[in-house]
Amino acid sequence: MTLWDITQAVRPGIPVWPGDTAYQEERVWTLGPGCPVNVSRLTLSTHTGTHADAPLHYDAAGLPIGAVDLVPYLGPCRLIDVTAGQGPVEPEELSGRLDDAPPRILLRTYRHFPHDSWITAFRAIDCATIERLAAAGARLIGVDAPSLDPEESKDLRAHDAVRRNVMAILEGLVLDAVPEGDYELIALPLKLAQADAAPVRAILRALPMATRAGA
Ligand SMILES: Nc1ccccc1C(=O)C[C@H](N)C(=O)O
Ligand SMILES: [Zn+2]
Ligand SMILES: [Zn+2]
Repeated sequence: MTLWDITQAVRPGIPVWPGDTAYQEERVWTLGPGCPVNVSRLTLSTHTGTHADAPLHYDAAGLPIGAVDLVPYLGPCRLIDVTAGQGPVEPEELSGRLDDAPPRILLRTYRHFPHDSWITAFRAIDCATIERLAAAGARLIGVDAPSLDPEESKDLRAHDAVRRNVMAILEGLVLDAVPEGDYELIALPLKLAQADAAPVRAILRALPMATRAGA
């Protein structure tokens, strides 16, 4: 069974949102003559690397990530390549590509994921595209970009469309190596009880034959 690991490696130096917390590992206990273990302390933003936003991130009354329904993060999905476009991803770029789509849509905007650099001008998702996906039954949208909205956005229109349509969000996915098509998505957020987002280990695998047409 082929697995595609679509998760960024979380390591010191991983690019983070401008001004956000840099990822840090500190060794608190070190394995040696007087100590049987290595134990570290992590310091990181909840939006580090490949992660799931909680509704709390963009809605003061929204659920924290530890309380969200897990169903959107596990099951059939469709990976769609939109690298041919420029600027915010528009609904027209999905024309003819949502027929019988599963309820999870992953959009690839990078030909080569920028593992070691911060790209300010990443491709955001137009809120009309969120509405189009919701109308097609999508319960989750996943992107390789670090946000659904542009870096300088203050009104977060794409996140607000997600909020209104009660969808789940994955950001920072690494989709370069995966051919377009339908897969099983497994990307469960850490159960951080009060947090606004959480890292995920996101993978794709071939759909079992029986569910090729299912949702
Ligand atoms: N760390 C931040 C600090 C301020 C504003 C945005 C961010 C983000 O990380 C964007 C986030 N990933 C998002 O869900 O859009
Ligand atoms: Zn985020
Ligand atoms: Zn977001």
